[in-house]
Amino acid sequence: MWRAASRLGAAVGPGRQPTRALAMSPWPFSATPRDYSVPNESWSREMRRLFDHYSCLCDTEEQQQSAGWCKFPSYNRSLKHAAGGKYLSKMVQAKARLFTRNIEEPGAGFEYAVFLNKQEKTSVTIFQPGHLLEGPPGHLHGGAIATIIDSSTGTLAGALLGPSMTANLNINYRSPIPLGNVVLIHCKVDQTEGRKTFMSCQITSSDGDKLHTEATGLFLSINLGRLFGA
Ligand SMILES: CCCCCCCCCCCCCC(=O)SCCNC(=O)CCNC(=O)[C@H](O)C(C)(C)COP(=O)(O)OP(=O)(O)OC[C@H]1O[C@@H](n2cnc3c(N)ncnc32)[C@H](O)[C@@H]1OP(=O)(O)O
Repeated sequence: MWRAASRLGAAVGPGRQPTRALAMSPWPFSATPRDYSVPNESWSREMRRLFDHYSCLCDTEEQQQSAGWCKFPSYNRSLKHAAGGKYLSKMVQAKARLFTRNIEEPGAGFEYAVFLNKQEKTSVTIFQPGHLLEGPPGHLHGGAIATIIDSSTGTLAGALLGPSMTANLNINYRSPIPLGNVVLIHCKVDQTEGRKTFMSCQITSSDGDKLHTEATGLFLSINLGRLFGA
């Protein structure tokens, strides 16, 4: 199924302008936060093609309702997703930045966009790893692979469950990922038991032919207040 979705992507031409993003709580301050998961000058043709493909699946109300796809916006502060409240005021002056969005140079770090299908409880991340993420020469660092997996599964978990944390992540690295090569990260929910959600995930080449990584993870829904000592 994952491979079929990639092949479907190859049939859709470039040039479509996205997109309808998932409706989120409004940012409680005047400035509109910047969504980092949109094309920039560093994105390769393949990255743009895939972005157009998945955007096409979710760019109208009707399509979103029938197909269930939407693009998840990505800011450089997690709490920009929050609706406000007593914890936000404590945090807003802090220098904290989302780990995957703290490299300013376009294309140097994590270039990615997450598309969710809430009905099917799946997501696809399109990811173009930059040169500052090197591990083995010319290839992506294993920790960076774990990071993008955690972010992808975590975004799906967050969208489905609300506040949640990774309790467990198991990763099998099957083949190295060349820097600059666009890959797809397919995530799905396998099972939910109370507060626990079990997820699995595969990273493949953008045509779906090569398997790079497989992972499973456990997420636990939490009371957000606990993170701030409430
Ligand atoms: C809207 C969404 C917005 C999102 C935007 C952001 C996008 C970016 C996304 C970025 C995303 C980044 C995401 C990140 O990076 S999250 C950062 C990395 N994760 C952490 O730091 C988590 C640290 N751990 C904890 O805080 C606690 O241990 C948690 C909260 C996980 C559980 O502590 P809690 O006190 O709550 O629960 P409990 O201990 O009573 O256990 C409850 C049940 O769970 C079972 N259990 C527990 N642990 C494990 C385990 N390891 N394997 C197997 N099972 C485990 C346990 O046996 C028990 O089962 P049972 O006896 O009931 O059957």
